[in-house]
Order: sequence, then C-alpha cells, then structure tokens
Amino acid sequence: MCGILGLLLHDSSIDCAHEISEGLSLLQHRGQDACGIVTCGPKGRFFQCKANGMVRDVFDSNAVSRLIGGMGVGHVRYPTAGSSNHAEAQPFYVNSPYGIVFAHNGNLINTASLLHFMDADAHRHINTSSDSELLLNIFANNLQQTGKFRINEEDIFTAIGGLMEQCKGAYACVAMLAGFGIIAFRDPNGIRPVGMAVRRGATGGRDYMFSSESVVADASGFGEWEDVKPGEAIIITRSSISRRQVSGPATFAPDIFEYVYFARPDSVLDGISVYRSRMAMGDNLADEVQRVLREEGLNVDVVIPVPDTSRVAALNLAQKLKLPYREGFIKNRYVGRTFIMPGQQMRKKNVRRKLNAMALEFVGKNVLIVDDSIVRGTTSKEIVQMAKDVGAKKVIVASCAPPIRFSNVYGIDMPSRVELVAHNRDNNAIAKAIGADLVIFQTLPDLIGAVRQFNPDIKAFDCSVFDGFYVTGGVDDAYLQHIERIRSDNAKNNVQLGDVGTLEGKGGGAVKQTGISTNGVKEDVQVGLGGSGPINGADDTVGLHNSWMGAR
Ligand SMILES: O=P(O)(O)OC[C@H]1O[C@H](OP(=O)(O)OP(=O)(O)O)[C@H](O)[C@@H]1O
Ligand SMILES: NC(=O)CC[C@H](N)C(=O)O
Ligand SMILES: [Mg+2]
Repeated sequence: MCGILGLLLHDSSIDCAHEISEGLSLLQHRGQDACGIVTCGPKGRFFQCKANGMVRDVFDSNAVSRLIGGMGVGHVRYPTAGSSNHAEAQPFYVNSPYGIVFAHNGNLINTASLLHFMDADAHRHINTSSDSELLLNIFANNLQQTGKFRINEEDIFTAIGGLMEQCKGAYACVAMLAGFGIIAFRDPNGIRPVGMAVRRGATGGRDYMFSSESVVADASGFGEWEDVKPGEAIIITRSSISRRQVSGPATFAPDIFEYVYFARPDSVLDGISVYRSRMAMGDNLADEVQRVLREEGLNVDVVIPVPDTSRVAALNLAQKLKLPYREGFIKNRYVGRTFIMPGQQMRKKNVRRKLNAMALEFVGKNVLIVDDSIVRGTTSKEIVQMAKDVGAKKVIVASCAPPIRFSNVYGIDMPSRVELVAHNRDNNAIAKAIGADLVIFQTLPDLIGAVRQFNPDIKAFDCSVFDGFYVTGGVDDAYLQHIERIRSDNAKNNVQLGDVGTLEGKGGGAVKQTGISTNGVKEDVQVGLGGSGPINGADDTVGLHNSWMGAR
C-alpha cells in the first residue's frame, strides 16, 4: 500500500522537492521500506533521490536541495512484488520515449503475460522484479507506438487506455513526462485511491497536486480535492488540465481495507471520511459485542484500544456500550507500523517494542481489547499475553474487521493464506491461537454499512480478503498458489536484501535479468542516504529530451 504524490508548481523557478518530501512524510503510514523523489528542472532534466528508509532519513536538507525543478513525483514504498531492494524503490524512470518518471500504488496480477509481451513483442528490458517497472514500460511502449517526435494529450490518453486493457490488477499511478507535465490515472475498478487538489501559487497561478490521500493536500494549503475516477486519466501541464475516461465501464470497488487500516483518519477517500467510517465501525461492532457477551454470559469492565489505528473505533464502541475507555497500551512513538514491516520476526519484535501494557488498567479486570483488524495475529497474540502478564482476569479481543481468510493481490502484502490466523479456523480456534478468552468480529455487512453510508453512490467495495471475491477476475487457485509460493514469508526469507531479484516467469531477452539496476537509473545516485542528483550524470549536459515547453 504505497503512497504516491505528484506536484506541479505554476512558477517553474520554484523548487518543489521540499514540499514533496513534506507530503511524503504525511504518507509515511502507507510505506516504510523505501522512498523517492524525482523532480524535473530546466531543459527537461530529471533529478532524483531514492533509497531504502523513512522519508525523514532519506530526505535531509542536502538531498532535497539537489532536487531541482518546479514539478516532481514522490513515492513511499511497501513492497508487494519483488524484493525490498533499493533498486525497486520508486519512482522508476525510463529515458525512452520522451523521458518518463513513474510511481505506482497497487499490484498487478498478470505480470507473467506482460513480461512475455515485453520480451517477445515490445523488446523492452525489465531489470527488476517490480511490477511497477513493468507497468511503466507498458505505458512507455504504448507512447512509443505513436512514433511521434512530440506527443500531445490525445496520445497520452490513448496510451493509458491501452495500458488499462493490457494490465490487470490494482494501480493508482502518478507519472511525469520530461518538460511536459504530470499525469494521474486509476485502474478501472478504482481499487487504490488517488486524488487531485489545487491552490493559488506563490506568483498567482495555479499549483496542482496528485496524492494518494487528501491529508497531504490539506496540510499543504491545497483545496478543491477531487478523487480521480476509476478508469480516468488526468494530465496537467503549466497551461492546461485535461481529463478523460479512458477505460470502459467496470465495477467501482475501492478497497475497504483503506478505511479499516491503511489510510490516515484525517483523509477523505472517495467522498468518505476515514475518521467517520471508523467511528461507525465502532458503533456497529458495539452491537455485535453486546450480542455475543450476552450469549456468553460475560461482563466487561473496560475497553482498551490497540494504538494507533483502532483508537477511533474503540472510543465509539465504549461510549455506545457505556463502558470506561482506557489507554491501557502506551505506544512508543518512535516505532512505526508493525504490520507493514517485512518478515514475521521483525513484526513480532516490534509489537513488543512499540506497545507497553499499563498494569493498573488491567489488574483483576475483564478487558475488551479493540483492534481494527486481526491479520496474522502477530499483534493480538503479543498484546493478549501482555494483558495477562500484568494481571487481566479475562481478555476478550474485538476486531472492527471480519476474519481475514483470503490473500490480498491488490497491493497489501498478504499473499499467503496459511499465514493468516483466521485461515481454516473458527472463532474459538482463533481465540485459542491468540491466547484470548473470546474473540468477536465485526460482520462483513456491518463493516460495509459503516463505510458505505457516507457515500451510497459506491455500490461495491473490494472485500476480497474477507470474502475471496476478486473484482478484476483472473485470480484463480493456481494464481493464488503461485503467489503463495513466491511471496510467503518463507519465500521472502530466501531472498536476502542486496539481491536484485528477477520478475518470475519469462522475459530474459538477450541479457540475464540479474545484477545492478540498469533501468536508466545510475546506481551511484540510487544508493545510500542523500544520494541525489541529476539522473543522467554530469551536471551541465542537457537531458536526453531537451524538451521543456516543447514536448508537444
Ligand atoms: O494481526 P496482525 O498481523 O498483527 O495485523 C493487524 C495489526 O497490525 C496493524 O497495526 P500496526 O502496528 O501496523 O499499525 P497502527 O499503529 O496504525 O495500528 C493493525 O492496526 C493491527 O493492530
Ligand atoms: N504496496 C504497493 O502499492 C506496492 C507497489 C508495487 N507493487 C511494489 O511492490 O513496489
Ligand atoms: Mg494496529
């Protein structure tokens, strides 16, 4: 669940990198593995900095000062394909045609056939295991088909329309064409979010932003937030804004897990306040908790949230049940999100580092611990133990989301069903597995109701992790077994950091697809902190497409 950002300042003499890095820090909760910024400066030259690590570490003032130009693209990465290697950090770049920079949130499900197409038909070299590099090359190949010296908006819409026919899966994307402008588009089902905002710039013209979440726009003084529609593409240059529905009609099905966990509560996605939806999840869960407690003949003394995400819902639940709400777990503010950390060992260790149980809120009490979701059970297993260790009498765990029993293939790294604690387990077995006395789940209709009431125009949500229905089609058992094989924790343990993996399947071409990144990106500007600079090396040379003001 990466974060993507695009910024175009009306005044091209103002550098935008600082604002992009500030914006990325507001999207940090969407990806903690790697981050990157590419800007476009005078004469269409690109400048980039990307590396493994958090935004605050990668983008020190030195790195930011070397990113020149008034438009740019940024990315924070949570890998769902390939490896955590820095060579797969985004944005990606290809020099031909025209010079394209690309940032992607989501996950493709037909990479094997796309790779074959790249190899056999397009003759383009894909150098990493990232599906995003592949997506960029599909876009580039479609633009190449125009055969034009200078392209226009029509050509770009046609290229993206073609991409939407070729690529299956989830993709919200922001791209930048050298010296031309920034582009956003969203897959036909609108599974992943991206929106647009505008503000009056420093010199009076209009500045434009694309972002995964509206919180970035709010914090940067942008307004008029508008979600990119499913299957829509928007192109912004310094003199124009054009938008087009480039794909045929499809079911709009934004991922409901954005509201459960991923997005920040102060964002509004597809017209729905994440905060309000979480409040409603707490209200609806309260009814289910009351029903089950009555059935079990149990009483609860106190409601305790699992910081951070479940707080909003837990407070509403407690209020509705007229129970005391207590912050029994204190969070170490310097530890990030554990669910999106790579590897079970790291996740487990960090739950303990992150949360500490305050004995006085637990001793001798029947506690109702509320979390937004129970996925692998890593968090709940640890915190139930902590609660018991400090003297809780009974520990009941309630989840704002239903049991998660199916893989995610659309940009959340949950490829392996056997890693899910609810897989092949009923509620009693789940409670046993996490050491709780009882576990209570929100029902799926109640979860959908909590979110949908704020925008009834949305008729469906992607709920595949709960019900196993994949809105894009193309996800059968053979595919699920395939991704389990290549992306389970076990499989990932065999790919060490430092390896540059290959995209599974074909696509070798004349050059063996391992080794350093040759994806148009120089390793010396890719590695390490603060390694920023012009993409093509020497400082005074003009970019390959010297096309500022001239790309049309
Ligand atoms: O069952 P699991 O596999 O442990 O996954 C679910 C847990 O992980 C997430 O917390 P996380 O620490 O990532 O983020 P948060 O601080 O935003 O709650 C989520 O909020 C749950 O607490
Ligand atoms: N979580 C995401 O959106 C990941 C994007 C892309 N699939 C990658 O692995 O880099
Ligand atoms: Mg949590």
